[in-house]
This record gives sequence, structure tokens and C-alpha cells, in this order.
Amino acid sequence: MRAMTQLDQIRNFSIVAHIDHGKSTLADRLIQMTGTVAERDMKAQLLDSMDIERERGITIKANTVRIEYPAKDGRTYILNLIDTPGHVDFAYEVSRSMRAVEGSLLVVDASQGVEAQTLANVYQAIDAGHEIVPVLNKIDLPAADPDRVKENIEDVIGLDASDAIPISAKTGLGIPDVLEAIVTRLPAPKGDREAPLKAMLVDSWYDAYLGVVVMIRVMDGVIRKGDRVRMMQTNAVYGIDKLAVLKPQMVDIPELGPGEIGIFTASIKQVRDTRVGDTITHERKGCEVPLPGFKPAQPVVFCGLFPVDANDFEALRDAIEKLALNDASFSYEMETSAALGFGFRCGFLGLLHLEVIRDRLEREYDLDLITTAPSVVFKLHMKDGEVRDLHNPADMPDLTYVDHIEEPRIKATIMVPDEYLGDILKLCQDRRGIQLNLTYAGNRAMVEYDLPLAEVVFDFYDRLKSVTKGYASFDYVISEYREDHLVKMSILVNEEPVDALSMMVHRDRAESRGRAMVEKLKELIPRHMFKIPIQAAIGARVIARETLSAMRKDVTAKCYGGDATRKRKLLDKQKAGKKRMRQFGKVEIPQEAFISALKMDG
Ligand SMILES: Nc1nc2c(ncn2[C@@H]2O[C@H](COP(=O)(O)OP(=O)(O)OP(=O)(O)O)[C@@H](O)[C@H]2O)c(=O)[nH]1
Repeated sequence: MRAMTQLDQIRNFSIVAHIDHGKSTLADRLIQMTGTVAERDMKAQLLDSMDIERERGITIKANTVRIEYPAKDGRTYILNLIDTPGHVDFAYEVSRSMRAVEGSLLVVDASQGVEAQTLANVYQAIDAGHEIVPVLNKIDLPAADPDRVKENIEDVIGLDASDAIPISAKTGLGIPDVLEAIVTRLPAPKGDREAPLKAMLVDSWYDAYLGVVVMIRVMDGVIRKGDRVRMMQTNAVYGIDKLAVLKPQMVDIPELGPGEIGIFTASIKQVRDTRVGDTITHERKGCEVPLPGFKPAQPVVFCGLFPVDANDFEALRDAIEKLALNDASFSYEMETSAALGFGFRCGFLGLLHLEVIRDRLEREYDLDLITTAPSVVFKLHMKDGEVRDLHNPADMPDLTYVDHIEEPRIKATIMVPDEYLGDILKLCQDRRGIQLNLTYAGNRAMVEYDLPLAEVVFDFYDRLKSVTKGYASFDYVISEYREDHLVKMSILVNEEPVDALSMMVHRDRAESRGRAMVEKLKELIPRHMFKIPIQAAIGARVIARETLSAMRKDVTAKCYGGDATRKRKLLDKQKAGKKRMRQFGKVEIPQEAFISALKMDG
């Protein structure tokens, strides 16, 4: 049996960085330099982790690893690196991972400086009470300016950067200094070995061979193979089959004590049965009070997913059920739409999450899907005092029963070179934003805005990137629900309401939004043999209208009846086009209309 690990010989940390600033490269270097993975295995190792990432769609756990490091003081330390998802959609998961460690390396690209995502993540680390070691990466680049970036870190984050460590994760320069700093500058974990078991569920995933794998951080007590443990939120009891640490491959271990991080398997059927942030204790003589801060997964963005071909409905149902088994934060329920037939209303943590799931359905399950415009959850305060969640504008009840409506607001942080600032302010203003703060760090502006989430979920990020030629970075947190003057706008095509196109809008913007929608639809819907009115309405009141005039001739008319092959070709083409159309009453609406119509130009 191995010797018990002393708490003061453990350091737990995460790496905080903006995308592309070198988090993965640094993690690989730390692993390599401590011989955690033999040199010749390194390449294979990296490929493996990429496969996992690809399989899971998003970088989540590829770089969680236990490193053994012989420090200059002559003692060997266990360094546990926990990888955190970098994207805002997973803010809650990030906050839990941060609670599982005591410190962070803040990696900033020395040729770029602090970006919006750096900020959002570093604030999470500060909230979790971390000791933070700033690291300036990519100093091998000619454009690197470590002194300027140090100042930048101090100005923008308010963190002392005088001891920031200059490194190149690419060449390996400075990596030994990082390892030493982890030991000397980050605190050791605390915990009581004699106390009842208290461990936090940090993450879980499905492994093809092992089934559900649960990653934990032990706070107090000791967990051993064979133990019977209880998850305090779900109240389910499991027997520990396998206990291991990640190096990064799994290495079995007889026990995990306070301050340690590892994984277990316990014949858990679905990832859905595990909740990030849950407290794990022993079935008998367990702890009384769970760890604070648990939150059930809460989808915030909803959209409809419908098969293009109605015959694919069962296949879509199977695929969605399978994906949901491994993703507790993805919700779905069946939905029928007059325009789109049978499909599902699905809930996601955010836009990236939505895209990942939709891509997987299309790629892995080979489904052709119609995605309706994403919408947020509105809170309807009814006159009788009831508060209802509205997931789908089509379900909006009669207004006479509704007292007022609240919508989710976000606090957005945008960082941008100052030449684009004007465009950014205009974009935020157009989306009902309220400016909270504007500061400068060098020639980069940092703006904070209070914005309605509903105005951001659709194409805000695309617009932001396009008006700034990709130079802006953006991050947000949901702040609160707030009342506003919101109404449901319906779209009528040929006098019939098309559910999938209805949306919640601010009363003051309804006219302009309605006008833009009907104009866009007039372009998107092909002409028919008859005249088609396209209208936007609030309740019974029409606020905008366009008329699509009738088609004069049919497509084959210009073929003089003579050339049969040409005629057939045209008809075939028309038929193929039809597959991507939806029959609605007498009108056919092309699939792309459901998304394009909602895109707002400027
Ligand atoms: N020149 C130079 N390039 C580097 C250095 N460190 C990382 N890079 C490069 O920067 C790019 C991004 O590095 P990653 O390690 O993938 O960055 P990341 O922050 O993990 O990015 P995501 O995984 O996408 O969040 C890669 O092309 C790296 O090769 C460095 O020290 N010098």
C-alpha cells in the first residue's frame, strides 16, 4: 500500500485563459516535463485526448491530470490539474470545477493581452477564493510585449502581475518556473481525514468500456473501493467498483483522501443520474450537510427541432433520447407545429450548447433538421398570482390573463480595439442594451452592457464578429429577470398564423421588427399561382403587411412544349426544391425562411 498523501504535498489548480492563448499547450508541457507521460507516448496521448474532445463535442476533461513533481525543496508533490470548459454556456460547471481547486494559473497571450473570456473566467477564480499566478505565454513571438501585458493585467483585472512568469508553452521556455510556482505560490488544500466523507461531484461522462465515470474532489474523509456511497441530491446509493486517478490514463488507487481528486465508477446507468456540484458521502455515517452552491441544470435557450422529412420523426426521437442520456442539461419535449409537423422543443444551456447538439444530430445521426429561432424563457406573471415559464412564444396565453412579463437580462463584457467601439455601442443600443461601464486599457476598450438575453441569443455574436472583423471578444453572465413591455408578434401567411415564426418582442420595436420580417419573408417565399398576403400582427391588430404577387407562368412554359428532357429536368429540380419546403395551407414555405426571417440586419 502506498503511503498516505500528506495534505501539504498536494496542490490543486486550474488554468484560466481566453481561447487560443495556449491553455492546452501549457497543460501538455506540464505533463511532458514531469514525465507523467513517457516522451514516446506523448503523441499518441494527445491524439487520444483529441478523440475524446471530438466525441464529446466540447473540450471538457481532456486535460484533467495528476502530476508528480519533485520540487526544489527535495519533496515530491502531487499536482492535480482540473480542466474547465472555456465557454460561458458552462459557467456553472466552471464555477464547480473552480471550487474543487485552490488556485489558478492565469495564462495570457503576451502578444494579445487580456480578452473578455479571460476576464469572465478569472472572476470565477477570484470568487472561488483562488490564489492566482499570472503566466505570460508565447514570449517567443516577435509581437510579444510582456511588459505591456503585465500592465494590462493590472489595469483590467486589478491583479498584481509584477511576478508574472514569462513562458513559451511552445518551446518549453519557463515551464520549470511554472511548476515551482505552483508549489510555492499556491496554497495546499485543507480537509479532515477523520471527518465523515464529503466529496464534490465535479464532472461525469460516459466511457464506452466503463460506463458512467464520475470525477470527484474529496473535501473530508476517505473514499475506498467497495464503499457504498450516497449522492445527496438524488439520494441514490451506489457501490464503488473502481477508484482511480488520471495520469491522464486511469491508474487504480485503493483510496482517495482529503484534498485529492480522482474518478470512480459504480454501475451508474446514465450520466443524467449524476449532478455536477452534488455532494457524495457514505451511505452509513455520512455527513449531515451537503456542500453549498448546488444548482440543478437549467436550460435557458429553447428552440424547436423538426425533421425536414416527416418520416424521420422516429429517428429524431431516438437520437434525441440517446443524447439526453448523457447530458443532464439538455431537455426536450414533443411539440407539434402547424407549419413544421411533429418535432421537439429542446432546451439548452446556451447557444454553443444548442449548436453542438444540433451538429451531432445532423452528423452522427444523419438527420436533416429544421431549427426554429432560439428563444429564451419568459416569466409570465398571471393576474391570479401564478408565475408561468413561457418556453415557446406559440404558447402565449390570452393577454387578458397576464399581469406582466419578465425576461432574462445579462451582464455582457465586450473587449474591442477602440476604432470599432462606435459600432459596438450602436449594436448594443439597437438590442435594447443599457451601458454600465466603459474603460480603456491601452487602445482597447472594455464595455459592460446590461442586455436582454432574448436580443443576444439569435445573431448577436455573429454581428459582433462581423462589425469588428473578428477583433471583439464577448462574454456574459445571466443577471436577473426583469419586467419589460413585451408582446407576442404573430406572422400570418395567406391569413393563417405560422407558429414557428411567432416571437416575443418589445412593444416599441414591434413595428420595425414586424416590417423587417414581412419584407424578408416576401423575398424568401417563392411566388405561387395566387396572391399571398404576409402580415405581422399583435393580437388581432396587423402592424405590417406585404403582398407576394401571383406567378404569371409556370416554370415549364418557356420550354415551348418541345424539349421533353429539358422539361423533365426542370420539373425534377422543382421537386428536389420541394423537399426542403413546408406545405402550409396552400402555401409552401422554404426551410431556411424559419431562421433567415429572424436575422436582423443592423
Ligand atoms: N508561438 C507560440 N504559439 C503557441 C504557444 N503556446 C500555444 N501556441 C499556439 O497557440 C494556439 C492555441 O494554443 P492552445 O494550447 O490550443 O490554446 P487553448 O487556449 O488551449 O485553446 P482552446 O483549446 O481552443 O481553448 C496553437 O496553435 C498553439 O500551437 C507559444 O508559447 N508560442
